[in-house]
Order: sequence, then C-alpha cells, then structure tokens
Amino acid sequence: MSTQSVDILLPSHILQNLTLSKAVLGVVAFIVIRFVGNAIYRLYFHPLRNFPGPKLHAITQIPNVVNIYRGNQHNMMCELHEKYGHVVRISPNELSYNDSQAWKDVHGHQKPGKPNIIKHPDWFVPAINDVHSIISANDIDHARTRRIFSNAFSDKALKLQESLFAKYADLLVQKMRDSFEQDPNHSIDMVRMYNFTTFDIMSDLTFGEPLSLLTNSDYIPWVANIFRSIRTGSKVGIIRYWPNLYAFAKWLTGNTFQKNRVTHFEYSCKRVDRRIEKGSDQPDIWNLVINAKEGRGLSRGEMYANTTVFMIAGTETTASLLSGVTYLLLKHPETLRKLTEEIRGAFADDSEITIEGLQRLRYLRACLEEGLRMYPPVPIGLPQLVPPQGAAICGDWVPGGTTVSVQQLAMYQSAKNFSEPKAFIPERWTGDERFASDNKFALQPFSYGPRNCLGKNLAYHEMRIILSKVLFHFDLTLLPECDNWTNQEVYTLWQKHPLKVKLTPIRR
Ligand code: HEM
Repeated sequence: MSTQSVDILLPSHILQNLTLSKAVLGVVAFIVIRFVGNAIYRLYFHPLRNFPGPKLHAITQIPNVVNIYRGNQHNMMCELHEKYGHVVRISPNELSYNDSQAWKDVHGHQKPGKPNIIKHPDWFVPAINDVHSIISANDIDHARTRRIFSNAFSDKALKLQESLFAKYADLLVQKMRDSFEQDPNHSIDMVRMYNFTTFDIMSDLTFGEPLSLLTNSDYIPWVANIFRSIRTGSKVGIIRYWPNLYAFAKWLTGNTFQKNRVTHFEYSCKRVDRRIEKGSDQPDIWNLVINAKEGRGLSRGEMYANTTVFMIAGTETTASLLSGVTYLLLKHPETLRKLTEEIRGAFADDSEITIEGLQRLRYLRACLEEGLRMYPPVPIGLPQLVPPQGAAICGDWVPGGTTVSVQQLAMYQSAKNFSEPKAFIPERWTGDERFASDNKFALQPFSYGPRNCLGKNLAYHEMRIILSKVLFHFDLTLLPECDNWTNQEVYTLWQKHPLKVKLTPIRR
C-alpha cells in the first residue's frame, strides 16, 4: 500500500476533508438511522410490543413528555385509557393502568419471597442532605420509619390534636368574617384561605409554631417557593426520560433549581432545630415521636428529611380537596343545600363541632368521597419500577425494568368503574341503587398498601372540620369567572386557579 493511500485512511486526513455540511449530514443520518432502528425494535421486538397504545408512544417518550411538560398528563391519560383500555403503553418502556386490580398488583403487599415492585428510584430521590425520607426510603428503611411516625398519626394522636385543628378552623372563619365586614361585596379566594389554614396547621404540628399565614392573610416566600418548586420539579423532571442527559442537565440547571431546594430545606431544618431546642408540651409530631420508644431511633437528618415531606404532603393535598369540593358543591346547589342542612341541623352551636360529631355526618362523608373521586389531589400515577424478575399485573406478565403507574383521575373518570363517571353525585356513596354496580374499591386517593398515605385520618378530620365550619357559618356564591375552575394544569398536583366566592355570614 502506498503512503498516500494510508494517509487517506488516517483520521486527520478525514477531518481535513470533512466540510461542515457533510458533518451535519452525517450526524443527521446517524440520528435518523438510530431513530428508525429504535422504532422498529420498539414496535416489533420490544418485550412490551403486545401492550396496546398509540404507535408514536411506543416508539418514543416524546408525546408523553410533552404532555407532562405542558401540565396535560392527566387529560392525556384519561383519553388514552378511554381509547385503549385498562393498560396503555404510554412510552417505550412504560405502562399505565386504570384497572382497580392494579392497586393490589402494583401497590399492595407482595407475596412472601417475591420481590416487590418498588418506587422508581429516578423519581423518589433522597432529600438535600442525602437522607431518604419516608416517601423515598427503600422498603426496609420505610417500614422502620413508618413504625416510628405512626404514633404521631394514630387515632389517639388525632384526639390530642383536636383543639389545634379547631383553633385554625376558627381563625379561618374569623378571617372570612373580617373580610366580609370590611367590604360585604368583596370576593374572597378560597384556595388561598384553605392553603393558609392547612399550612398553619401543618407548621404547628411539625415546627411547634404556625407560619401565621391566616393572621397575616398572605403567603410567606417559603410557601410561595414550595408551589413554584412543585411545578418546576415536575417540568425539570422530564429529563429522567433520557438517563444519559440526566447528569448533564443536573449540572446545567443545578445551580438555580438546586439553590431553591437548599433554601427551602435550610429553612425547615432551622425550624426543626428551634422546636427541638425550645421543647414543647403540645401533642405535635416530635413530642409524639420522640416520647415513643421507637422514636429514639430517628436521627436529626431523618427529622429534617421528613419535615419537608410533611410540609408538602400534608398541606397542598388537603387544601386541593377542600377547594375542589367547595367548587363542586357551589356548582351543584341541591347537593350543597343537602349538605348545609345536615351540618346546620347536627350542631346548634360551633362548639359542638367535634371529631365524634363530624364522624356521624353521612352526607358530609359522601361529599368528600365524591370530591376525592372528581378532583383527586394526586390526579396522576406515581412511577413504580418492576423488579428484574418481572411481575404479574392485571393478568399480564410485565418484564423487569418496566416503569408502571396507576392513574387516579383516569381510574375515577372511567365508566368501567363508575356509572355517570363525570357527574358529581355524592349519593353513590350513600347506598343509592343507581350506583350499586360502582367499583368502590377503585377509589384510592390516598394510595394503597404498605406505602399508602400515613396522614389519611388526619386529612379526613382536617377536611371535615374546615368544610363544616365554613358551611356552618357562611352561605357561599361562586363568581362567574370561576365557572370552569377545574380546567387546570397538573404538575404532579393541581395548579389551582383562584376560587373566588362571595360570602353571606349566617347570623345566629
Ligand atoms: C386529601 C389529602 C391527602 C391525600 C389525597 C394524600 C395522598 C397521598 C398519596 C397518594 C400518598 C402516596 C404517595 C406515594 O406513593 O409516594 C401519600 C403518602 C403520604 N402522605 Fe398523604 N395525602 C393527603 C394528606 C396528607 C396529610 C394531611 C399528611 C400529614 C402529614 C400526609 C402525609 C403523608 C405521608 C407521610 C406519606 C408517605 C407515607 C409512606 O410512604 O409510608 N398526607 N399521601
């Protein structure tokens, strides 16, 4: 071989002769060939090839990701399940379910000796201090943490905390009354009012002091930052669909996004430290945890990590349901009338509104259940990962490494589970024959199994007392501009618009 022909094959020679346009063309050709190759594999050879769903979703994660980014994932899931049935391949490696059996198969207690479907480690990451909270911990640490915290969320604890809930519900009523007295024609945003109340309650329970949002009738930057970071976290999170880009993007966006997370975290840590140093004789979370035998096994790092969880999981969710059910009641005057009659008929005076008294209100319970069905605070499905051995879900074998999720809104809005699924009819929960065939088990707004919501009892009591006190003291009228209030984006949680109402206080 001549020296010249050897030169031609050298990388330096190739580079010299490569024009920019040729290079671009080469890259484009590589991308197209790779895309087509992947598409053929994903459509005809991939282990999920036989699951139903749109071809484009089977080929690429882009349509799913675009919907997540636009806050439209909940609507997309409803449409896809309507069209394709109880299981849909929503991305090349991802299945979505709206069959109630999926609660058991994906989130339920797994059979002994069989590896569990786990929370997806790309989505459930440790806190800023690199310590896992109850939400993200592996199954073994989770069981230990859950045992420790269960003292603070037991029925006994709830009874001890009763006066605290009443205090903030009364303050809410007082603030609403003040607003009316200042200007009877002025409207009030119930989303803000419910947020103020649930954040004040949760702050008292976790920091031993309120955030005074109700008192000051305004958010503090820390709370405003929580709302922003839920939205940003969801948008930025789409990068998880491209694992190779994930680390790079983390580095690229890390500074601003990470700075917000650190500020938020440090604020919580300082408040926990202050609470521990000054002590408390109140039945807040830390007294109930630390005074229990198991509670001594909790490190300060774990206290920090879990505080952040409580301040998000225990506030936005409850405020969402309260806002949603208030809206639905105002859109259904006959239902509102029945509920108001039940509440005002059961209690002659505000002081009679207690845990026991509220538990007896059947129609109130039905309205909350129907509110949770129509406007579930966590409307989408949270990603879980099938173990390498695979798993049986809804009668199909799903290969290891598949991401699976159980979609709440799509489950509750499906005619397969509920008759007249899009109508707000609390009577379906009070034994009305028209709804005898409803699949009531499908409604699991607090999730299902060993990792379901720890704050469920607390949430029910909080929602009952707040809604009852509001309806006991006021007649509400929805402003026309909020007529389509539920038309909202979802970034893991609902991005709630203001819910403007006019108040008429009830004189007694
Ligand atoms: C209507 C109100 C609420 C709804 C719909 C709700 C819903 C949920 C859901 C769906 C989960 C499962 C999350 C997952 O799988 O990662 C969960 C977990 C959790 N929630 Fe709630 N929640 C509500 C209120 C509360 C309240 C008031 C608290 C009090 C702090 C709370 C504390 C928790 C905790 C600690 C977990 C993690 C439990 C565990 O992993 O063992 N939640 N919640």
